[in-house]
Amino acid sequence: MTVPAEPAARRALPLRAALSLLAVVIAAALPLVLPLFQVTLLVNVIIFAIVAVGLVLLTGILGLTSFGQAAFMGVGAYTTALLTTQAGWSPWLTLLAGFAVTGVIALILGLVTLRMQGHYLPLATIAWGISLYYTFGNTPALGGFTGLTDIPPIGVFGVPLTSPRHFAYLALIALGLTGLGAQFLLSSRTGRALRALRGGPVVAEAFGVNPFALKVNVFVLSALMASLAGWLYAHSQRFVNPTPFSLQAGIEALFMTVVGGPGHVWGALLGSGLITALREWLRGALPALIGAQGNFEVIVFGILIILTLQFARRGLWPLLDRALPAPPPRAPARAGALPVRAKPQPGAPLLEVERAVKQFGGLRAVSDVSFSLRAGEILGLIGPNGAGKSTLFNLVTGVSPATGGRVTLGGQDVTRLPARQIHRLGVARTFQHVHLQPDQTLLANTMMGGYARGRAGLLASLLHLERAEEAALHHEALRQLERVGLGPHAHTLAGNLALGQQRILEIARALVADPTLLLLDEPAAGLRYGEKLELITLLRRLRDDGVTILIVEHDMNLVMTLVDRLVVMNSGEKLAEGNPDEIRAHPAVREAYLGVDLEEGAA
Ligand SMILES: Nc1ncnc2c1ncn2[C@@H]1O[C@H](COP(=O)(O)OP(=O)(O)OP(=O)(O)O)[C@@H](O)[C@H]1O
Repeated sequence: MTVPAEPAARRALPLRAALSLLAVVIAAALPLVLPLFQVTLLVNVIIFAIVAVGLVLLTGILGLTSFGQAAFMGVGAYTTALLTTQAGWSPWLTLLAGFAVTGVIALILGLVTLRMQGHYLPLATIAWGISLYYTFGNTPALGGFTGLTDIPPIGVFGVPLTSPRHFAYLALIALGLTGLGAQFLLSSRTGRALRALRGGPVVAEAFGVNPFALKVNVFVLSALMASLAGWLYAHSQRFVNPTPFSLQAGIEALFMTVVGGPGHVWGALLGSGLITALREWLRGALPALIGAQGNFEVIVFGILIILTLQFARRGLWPLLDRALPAPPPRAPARAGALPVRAKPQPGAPLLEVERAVKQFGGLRAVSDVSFSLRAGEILGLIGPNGAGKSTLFNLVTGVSPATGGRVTLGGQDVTRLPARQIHRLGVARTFQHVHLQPDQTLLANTMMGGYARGRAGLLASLLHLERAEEAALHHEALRQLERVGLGPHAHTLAGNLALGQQRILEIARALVADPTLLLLDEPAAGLRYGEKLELITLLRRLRDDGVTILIVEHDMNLVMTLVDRLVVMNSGEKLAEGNPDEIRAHPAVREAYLGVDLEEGAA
């Protein structure tokens, strides 16, 4: 198969490592060399960068827009302010208390709002952002709109961090840990699931992800990051009032993320630094230029938001990142093998569809269709456009539940099971319309298929404790890429592949799940003649390895050459069933396929 060559990346590692090291050295030197006022600004940049890292996960990767992160910052800030000033708690203890309070509030808000679709979710975040702001301002115990003062400094080994120069190091460590955790998370199985989920729940769920649970987890995690930022803010300012936690601050935090590059952890730092510096400069420069006092910088920010959304939707970080050589591929670490699923005996009943019905309003897309599939078979599902093939696929895979009838898999009734549970029983699929991450490598896309074979949760991913599991998945993904003929291009971006090859990549992704039953939706669309022959060879080899295949395909030559049996659908109903010779000779099928050559095979 022809795929664009991978960029050479030999020099990339030393250069990228050197630049990262330089960034760390500069960050460590800044609190010592900058004037005190600018060190205070630097602390603010770091604090908002922590909030922005949370937004990278929530908005940049997962695609959930939140205007309310500053309110979570306020929860962390007020919790520590209240408990340190009124109850004499240690700030270290109140950090944990802030996490607990923020976690509970975020969990409740997440459970209520994250089921909302489209623009309703951002509107909901505005609503609770405003509510929390007024809760801070209208609660006498929190000092109303005046706030709470005399917050004690944080002590490290008994030394109080009263100087901004010292405090900056604590903030830098907090940012470093948050950023590192987020990077680990993004390159883990959870990160891959987040990216898949951004494209809609169907793909993510087809590989075993629970979309709602994952969304809630990441929502809470990003709120905890904001809470950490609020804790730092309270102890750097030594007083709190509602203003820095308002809706406007929430919008600014989102703006920092968007400007910096919403899909990149480094973008959070870049955006926070740029916006904070710009705000300070404009606050001084604009009144002098205009000759009147006012918050003119807010107007400039509004214009900048529009320009960024218009001309640099992916933010500024990708522009810098692109100027550097691409990072070199990671060599897979030594790893043990993943557990392999026991395959049913060839010939044993595997899939049983009994009188399946799917009704869309007045349309009966699938009407009383029954067929069975035995282990080790390749069954073709064919029919003219609109016959109901994809709908039937969706019933079998749990994407949309049947209106009537029964589907059993290995004797187990799966008619009402969600897609993620059916997948865990050994069903993997490809899609009629390719669903891949074009900006991720073939390897990363393929590893997504092994989501259900991994165990590492959000915390293990954050702390990078899933190395052994990742290494095993890495090896397995490479093995499956080799198996489908894409091995040499494992580190190419999926978006660089031709559409036909992207379909083959989807097969590799499905194979990483170690399926018993593989469902292929038009896998040959877009392939050239030679590639179709390779596909036939591949699918036969898979069958010989114990994988049972159900294939929807419009290429009659390929289907007739490949399959053991066929089910033909027309207008939602089963028209015929039999081996290729029987189907070719079937009068009703010949009529439905008027004009199509059913006589010849591809090989
Ligand atoms: N979500 C839906 N809501 C309403 N109607 C639907 C929905 N999904 C499919 N249909 C309708 O059900 C019928 C069967 O569609 P389906 O996509 O299953 O056919 P198909 O055999 O896969 O066709 P093709 O080969 O063109 O992909 C069509 O009339 C289609 O418009």
